[in-house]
Amino acid sequence: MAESAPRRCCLGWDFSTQQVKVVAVDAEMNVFYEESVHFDRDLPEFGTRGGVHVHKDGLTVTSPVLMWVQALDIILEKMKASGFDFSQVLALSGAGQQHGSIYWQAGAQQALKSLSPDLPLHQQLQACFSINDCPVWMDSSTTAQCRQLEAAVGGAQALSCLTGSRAYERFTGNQIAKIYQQNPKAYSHTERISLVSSFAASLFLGSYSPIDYSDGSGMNLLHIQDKVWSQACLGSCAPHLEEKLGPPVPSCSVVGAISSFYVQRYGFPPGCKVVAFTGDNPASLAGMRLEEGDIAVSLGTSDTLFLWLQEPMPALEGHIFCNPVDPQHYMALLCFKNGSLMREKIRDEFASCSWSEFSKALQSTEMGNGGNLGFYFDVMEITPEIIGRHRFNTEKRKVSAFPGDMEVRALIEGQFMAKRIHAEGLGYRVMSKTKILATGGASHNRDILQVLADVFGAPVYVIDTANSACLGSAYRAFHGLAGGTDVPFSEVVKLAPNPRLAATPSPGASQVYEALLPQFAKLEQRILSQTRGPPE
Ligand SMILES: Nc1ncnc2c1ncn2[C@@H]1O[C@H](COP(=O)(O)OP(=O)(O)O)[C@@H](O)[C@H]1O
Ligand SMILES: O=C(CO)[C@@H](O)[C@H](O)COP(=O)(O)O
Repeated sequence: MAESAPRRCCLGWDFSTQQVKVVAVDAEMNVFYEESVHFDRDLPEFGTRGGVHVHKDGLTVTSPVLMWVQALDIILEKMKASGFDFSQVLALSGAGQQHGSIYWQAGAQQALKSLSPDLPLHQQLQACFSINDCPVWMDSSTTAQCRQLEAAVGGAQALSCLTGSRAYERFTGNQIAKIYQQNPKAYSHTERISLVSSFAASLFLGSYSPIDYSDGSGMNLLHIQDKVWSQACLGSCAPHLEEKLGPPVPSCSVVGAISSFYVQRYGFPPGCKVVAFTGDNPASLAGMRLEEGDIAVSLGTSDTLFLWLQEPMPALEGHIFCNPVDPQHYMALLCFKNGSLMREKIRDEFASCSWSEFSKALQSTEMGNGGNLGFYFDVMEITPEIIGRHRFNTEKRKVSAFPGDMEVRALIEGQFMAKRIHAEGLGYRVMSKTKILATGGASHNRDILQVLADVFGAPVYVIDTANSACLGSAYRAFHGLAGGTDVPFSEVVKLAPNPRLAATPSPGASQVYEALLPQFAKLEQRILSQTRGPPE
């Protein structure tokens, strides 16, 4: 894929759930290089499925830290083998799956600072971590710590007003609290705690990178308006936490120059700048150049929906993060855990393991599925907290199965109706000028995008790469290079190609879904009240 002619560029990285990816973007904002390493496929010795290990309790979910380090070694070697000209890289930035945490052992900073260019990173960093299996965003084992944190700050809404979210199991503060409570020795041996994003930045810097405001908002620890760690939250989670986290920084900060390891081993220029890494969803917001009024829908391992916000409106559902490209503003995010992996399961069960059969099922069934509705949550969902598969026929009676094609449509329509209902719960309204920007692996599928356009009654646009987090990271690297907060992000990326129209609502779609959406919302409430049991 690489081009031989030298091209000044920025690199954008993404350390996501299932893979590490990189894109190179030139000064005219064209993507001219893409590469990836897939954890399950390319690093089978770690035995992950979907990039993670689900533990016996069904709640604890971790990924091996050395798998991420080795993936970086492999992708850099692939780039080198393809003739990629590292000497042209002006700056780099990156993204990471949100909320995951990495525990650097005492002495690790020294190891990072003295990397030898003769050995790959994973051979040199083996002894650097006090926890080898890092909790990731799919973990839901910290309910007790969530309740403790909420109680410590005066309740769920108070925590949300402070940090942008009520306590969520996957949020890093609660994960750190669990590690401190269950493994105090490992906690006390930890000199630094990184997010996946700041961990990846640290690998490039050869020293600890700070956490940026935007990804830092996914920890239940950052005061999102004052942009400092909340002492009340830190104190409730674990001792000496402030020094282990280091001070947070604006997302567009240049955090240093690339480590000499990369200069000597790969030929990066010594002045290549590292711009703070951020969360994959904030990076996608940058990659899609989201504007106020647009909705972004990311269909990756998780499904997420996010919006640009002027003012934070913290609530009991959803999250408010600091905006990654404009420090005065915010973004709202909803996360749905049963995204691509759930779609893959239904594809394998009802569409012969083939995306083209899956598409045929969508094409051969009608909008609204004849009133047959489904909820598919093989793992405990985040939005809303429901587990299991729940199907309802036209009369809204519970049934145990649908015919195969109907099952596929019920899944996709259900996933998008839930997104619309919960986005409206945050105050969002679909308007005549609404644009939906879709990204993530499943945005390659035109038939899935058609259902998205129909359910929302709005056109769906895509950008040329489904890797919007990588693209946004490269754009953010240009932004940092140009001066960060002093320069509007939109000015830096004005040459970037515009999103392309991928689907428009079918005639009659709005009548079908205006009728179905309230029925779907009612069924969701019914399942919730049945699964939650009587109030205590
Ligand atoms: N044609 C397709 N139709 C639907 N889903 C697809 C298609 N191609 C890839 N995917 C989905 O994309 C997912 C990976 O998306 P991606 O955004 O790369 O994930 P992540 O960034 O979380 O690692 C896969 O798990 C797969 O289910
Ligand atoms: O938990 C969240 C957002 O709050 C997830 O969206 C993670 O950030 C994982 O991202 P993907 O790997 O699915 O893109």
